Amino acid sequence: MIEFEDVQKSYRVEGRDVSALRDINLEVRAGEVFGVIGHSGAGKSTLLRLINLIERPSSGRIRIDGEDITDSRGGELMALRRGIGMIFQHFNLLSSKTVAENVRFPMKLAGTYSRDQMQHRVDHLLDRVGLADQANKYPAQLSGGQKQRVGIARSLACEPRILLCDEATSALDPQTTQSVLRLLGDINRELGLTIVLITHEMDAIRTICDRVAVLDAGEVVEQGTAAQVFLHPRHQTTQRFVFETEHIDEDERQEDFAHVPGRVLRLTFQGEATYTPMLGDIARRTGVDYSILSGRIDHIKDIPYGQITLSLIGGDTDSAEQALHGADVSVEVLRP
Ligand SMILES: Nc1ncnc2c1ncn2[C@@H]1O[C@H](COP(=O)(O)OP(=O)(O)OP(=O)(O)O)[C@@H](O)[C@H]1O
Repeated sequence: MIEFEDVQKSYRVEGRDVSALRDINLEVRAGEVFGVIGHSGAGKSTLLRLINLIERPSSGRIRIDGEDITDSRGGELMALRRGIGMIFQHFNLLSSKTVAENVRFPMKLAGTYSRDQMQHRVDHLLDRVGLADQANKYPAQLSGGQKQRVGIARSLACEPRILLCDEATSALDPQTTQSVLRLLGDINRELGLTIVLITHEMDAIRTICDRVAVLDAGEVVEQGTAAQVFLHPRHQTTQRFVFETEHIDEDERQEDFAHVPGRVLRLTFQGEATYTPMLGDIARRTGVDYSILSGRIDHIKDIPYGQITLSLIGGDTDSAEQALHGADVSVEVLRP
């Protein structure tokens, strides 16, 4: 588990203190994929770099598995960093070394692996990320997705317990992003590795994160399970991220509703409820008519969800709304 307790971080810029993070209290549970989302400058990279102490907090404490690491130095700091892998937006591979040499490199630096062990791990890791046949190529000969797979293999070389992902898919196209995220999700499950991922893309959060924190101007403005935060965003910043990824234009939507009669509701179904046919039944029982204004069924990590916006017209709309509440559906009234 990674804990941030009352962490503040400011940088000294031209004789002035510039605050990058304020009052950060977070808990990343062992074995989960934890996402941190925020706009540029929100403090995501700073937060990530505090975990392996590339940056040190100005105040507050950071603990890993109960051990206070805040003041670690020397050999202790080196051991801490060996237990934490990292992957980067621009991959940070050594261009003069082959794929295999890149993956071997951290083990050579650690000095705790024999030649045979290193070779065995390089083969195993390249096989795991699907690049067994690329071992002797140079980074320049690979696609972006392949480079990030090398980055992932390298980050796992010294058997870390934590993996930090710094905008790891931001330089990749959507399809490659999904395959790299799936690989990270599989590795998280197989190795029980704790993953902390920073991103400005809600889709990355939706695809693999268990829980998420939203950073805005150096503060955590919202946190919870990925499903809670994605389906019921409370803070304006979170809502903007969700609307962006769903391609929803709030003004346009309000205008659309203006042309529709009746009570406008947004229903959110999760898990089993997603596939339960209930709308027709409730409409029949309460005599309401409904028209669907928009809808989608998708997944947040492995959990199916459905979200539809509909208008209820005529009949007993109060009873229909109540019946929906009672049917394990979250109901938001967009227009009474
Ligand atoms: N080394 C540094 N020296 C001075 N100021 C810094 C330094 N690193 C970050 N900052 C400042 O701290 C704030 C947070 O930056 P940070 O890079 O952590 O945000 P971010 O959310 O990761 O943004 P981006 O997505 O653009 O990388 C910004 O105001 C930034 O200018």
